[in-house]
Amino acid sequence: MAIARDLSLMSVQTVPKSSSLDSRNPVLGMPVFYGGLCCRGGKLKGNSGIGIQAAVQMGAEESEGPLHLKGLRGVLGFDVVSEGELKEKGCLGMRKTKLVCTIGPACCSMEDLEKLALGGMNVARLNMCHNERGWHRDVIRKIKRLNESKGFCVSVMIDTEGSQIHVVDHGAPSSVKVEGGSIWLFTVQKFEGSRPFTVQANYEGFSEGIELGDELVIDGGMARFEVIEKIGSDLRCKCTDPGLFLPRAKWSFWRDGKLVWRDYELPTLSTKDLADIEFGVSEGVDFIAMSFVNDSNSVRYVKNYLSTKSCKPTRVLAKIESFESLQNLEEIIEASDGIMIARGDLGVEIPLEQIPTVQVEITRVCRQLNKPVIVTSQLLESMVEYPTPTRAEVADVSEAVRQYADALMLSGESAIGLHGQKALSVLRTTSIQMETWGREANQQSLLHQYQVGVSLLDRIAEQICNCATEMGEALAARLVFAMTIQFEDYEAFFEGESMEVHRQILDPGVTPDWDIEGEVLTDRKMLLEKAANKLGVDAIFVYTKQGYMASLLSRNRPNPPIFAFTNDESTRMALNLHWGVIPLLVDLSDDMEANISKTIDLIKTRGMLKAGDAVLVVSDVLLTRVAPMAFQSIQIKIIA
Ligand SMILES: Nc1ncnc2c1ncn2[C@@H]1O[C@H](COP(=O)(O)OP(=O)(O)OP(=O)(O)O)[C@@H](O)[C@H]1O
Ligand SMILES: CC(=O)C(=O)O
Repeated sequence: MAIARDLSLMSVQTVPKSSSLDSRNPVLGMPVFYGGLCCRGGKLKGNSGIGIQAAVQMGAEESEGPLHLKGLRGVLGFDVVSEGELKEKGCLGMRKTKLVCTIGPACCSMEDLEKLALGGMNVARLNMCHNERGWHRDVIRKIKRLNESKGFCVSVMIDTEGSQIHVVDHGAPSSVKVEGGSIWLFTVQKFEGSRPFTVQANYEGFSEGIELGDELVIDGGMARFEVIEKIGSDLRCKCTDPGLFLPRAKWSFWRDGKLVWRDYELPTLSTKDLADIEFGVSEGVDFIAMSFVNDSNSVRYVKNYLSTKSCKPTRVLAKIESFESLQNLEEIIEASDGIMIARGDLGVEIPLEQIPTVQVEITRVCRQLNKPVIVTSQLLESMVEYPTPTRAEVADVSEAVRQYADALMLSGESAIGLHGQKALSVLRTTSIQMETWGREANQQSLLHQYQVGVSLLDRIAEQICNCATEMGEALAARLVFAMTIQFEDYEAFFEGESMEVHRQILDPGVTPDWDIEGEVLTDRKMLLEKAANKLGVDAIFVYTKQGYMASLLSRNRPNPPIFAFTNDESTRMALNLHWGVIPLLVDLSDDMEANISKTIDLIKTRGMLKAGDAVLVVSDVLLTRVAPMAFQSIQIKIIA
């Protein structure tokens, strides 16, 4: 056994106080509620500060007698990349920000996919706008084969095309230069190939409501035109700001500095999107990113649709890329399993200078509402061609990491770029650098009090996770001390009765003057050292079925990595997107102590934890055998 002894298991009831309304903590103008654990002045209060267990009886089913000890299979579903990173950098040095790569012609071979997986790709994105389903099937299967044969854990996301109305095509394979003063025809006529100064609009009604003098902006500012003539549904336009037309460029119309907003009443999901989603389900993808979500109804529709197609949950991510989606942001975030800030299309619909503040706001609300958020588009755009990023691009990536986005995504950089693997490595090293700085310079921003849980169980889980993180960061050392010197009354310890002892322990310049003997001495010394160095805990372990508890821990952005043990494959793959979570697939038994011992043993055996490391253990596994009980607890374990 790797566990020296159980340093916790003192129980305290975690009955949330009744929620209180606090209008000082608004989320996008909404009043917010928070409840409270018995916690005072930053210290856990109650009968103990060491461990918290909450057992909530769910119903009155017949007891089945003693818990059946199924035991774990002994196989730890650790992916090779996390394992390598952990061995190389240690717990605290592990990268927390997740990385998503768009797969395209430049990186779809088995070799390239393997290189991306080795480079830290957590999620592979396939944009259904491009290529045939056969191509996508081939890529998905390659990724699954790599996961199985080489021990990676790369999740797969498909991204729907959506009812995109704002696409124009000049017909040429690469970009076309637009000279100032040149006159162009934007037409609904269909023709093959390219015609000089002519672009095809992909939507017949594209010019409805447009007036002479309106401004036509390409790709958020790649070129600008003035509408000078309407010819039926076509528009003749004069270039006022020269630039470039990329293939499948996006356009928007502006009048008096404001977006000309038109309700095209197009469904968020086209028939093709639904067929693509069905295809994704049949191929067992983990995420579906929905393009052009405007409200929460379409997200709910897809979630219902998915539940009729498969019993395996597929997570639905809403892409925020339209003006309308910003108007309905909170309800969309609440309805979805995660968010993608699609800055590419968003930059077509809102002025570019608003993108940074919108990004800050979306990442903040996602964290409050406990939904993972991906920042995408043009993070390292210059690397599509060049082997090094610009300073500004690195600053943009760093800022997204500083804002605690769960994930960063490469688009063209990996899909069609010349330096995809290098771009991934830039994301990785920049993330680690910023995370390290944030930790060492103590720059972490605390989570604004906001309660997401509605049911009693969810609220307890949330409070446990908030407290666990607080313990991990600040109190762990003190709690470990309290346990080590075997205080009966921890409250008294914290309230001052033993503050002198406490001061002596914490002050590295003072030699503690109490009697310590024999074997216990080693143990105590080890713990004292840990506390004196103010290291806190080294890792957080969470045992979770659907990932909720793991996501709540991640939401607090703790310094130690969160090892999330689950026996559900879809939970494992979904947790891949959550900040700081290392999902592991294990066979969980009903005996939580057995789960804990076994997983600590396994991780220690593989050299990923060592004697003296402190692990904060959080669990929310539903016990069904004796009686349907939700067993939620926090404990601290010291590895022997
Ligand atoms: N499967 C693919 N096949 C060919 N080209 C691709 C593929 N996936 C992406 N690309 C190319 O890589 C670039 C970036 O891809 P990405 O999907 O992120 O952009 P996009 O098409 O603008 O996205 P969206 O349509 O969701 O706004 C695009 O220029 C696209 O042409
Ligand atoms: C990724 C994407 O769809 C965008 O940025 O528009």
